[in-house]
Amino acid sequence: MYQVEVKMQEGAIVNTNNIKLPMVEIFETVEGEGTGAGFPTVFVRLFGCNLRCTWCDTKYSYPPEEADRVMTIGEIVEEVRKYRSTRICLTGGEPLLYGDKSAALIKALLQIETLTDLHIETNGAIDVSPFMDSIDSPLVRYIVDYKLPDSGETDKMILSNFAKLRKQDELKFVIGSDRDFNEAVRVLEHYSTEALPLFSPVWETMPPAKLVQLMLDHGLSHVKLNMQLHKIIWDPAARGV
Ligand SMILES: Nc1nc2[nH]cc(C(=O)O)c2c(=O)[nH]1
Ligand code: SF4
Ligand SMILES: [Mg+2]
Repeated sequence: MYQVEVKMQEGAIVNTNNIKLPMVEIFETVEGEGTGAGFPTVFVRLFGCNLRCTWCDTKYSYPPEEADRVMTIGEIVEEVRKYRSTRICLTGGEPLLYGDKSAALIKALLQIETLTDLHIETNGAIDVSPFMDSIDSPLVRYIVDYKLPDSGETDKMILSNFAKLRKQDELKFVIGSDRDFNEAVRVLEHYSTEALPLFSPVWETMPPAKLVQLMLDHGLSHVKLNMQLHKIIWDPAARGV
């Protein structure tokens, strides 16, 4: 069996074949979002989430659905290695839900020699500090959501994440309405961050042309429109793309 050992925060060396994580899917496609959009990327989708956003498009990644299988970190790395893409998107669900186990997975994936980028799609309700402090690699980037009122999860947001993020990181606002847009503008004015702000329309309720017009009307030169390419290329409800 494939052996991957990682050093944990306390300095202990851990054999990752003893660490298991509930999985939804591993697949290769092009990244649909953010600065990596359009690049071939391997997606590693973990099962489980601590939020329940009203407009969630991955409801199959938490109960009452079930994990597709439980995999050891060694098995996950072995499967990712079968693909040729040098970029990885770690997503969910919420991929940082499992604390030290999530960190061990990230460290194990970083051992893939051909890796050029590992970005983590996290929901804004997990403190990224322990991960940033214990994982020291220029290849790791954090894509952090800020959940706006339409999501129903705004009160769970950890605002201290804003100041932690660096210029290679991204701060994503999924915008479903005028109310969401106004709140995103307010939040960006109040909390400073070095991360690139992304405005992404909720597929069902916010026409992209309307979001663009709002961005232009408000002179948001520092904000990037984030279209989900995978929903344009494939059926918006398709899985594994
Ligand atoms: N192509 C593609 N790009 C994505 N970017 C983020 C995704 C996600 O589900 O987190 C995703 C996804 O599911 N597919
Ligand atoms: S954080 Fe992501 S996976 Fe979890 S409920 Fe919200 S949109 Fe869905
Ligand atoms: Mg996501």
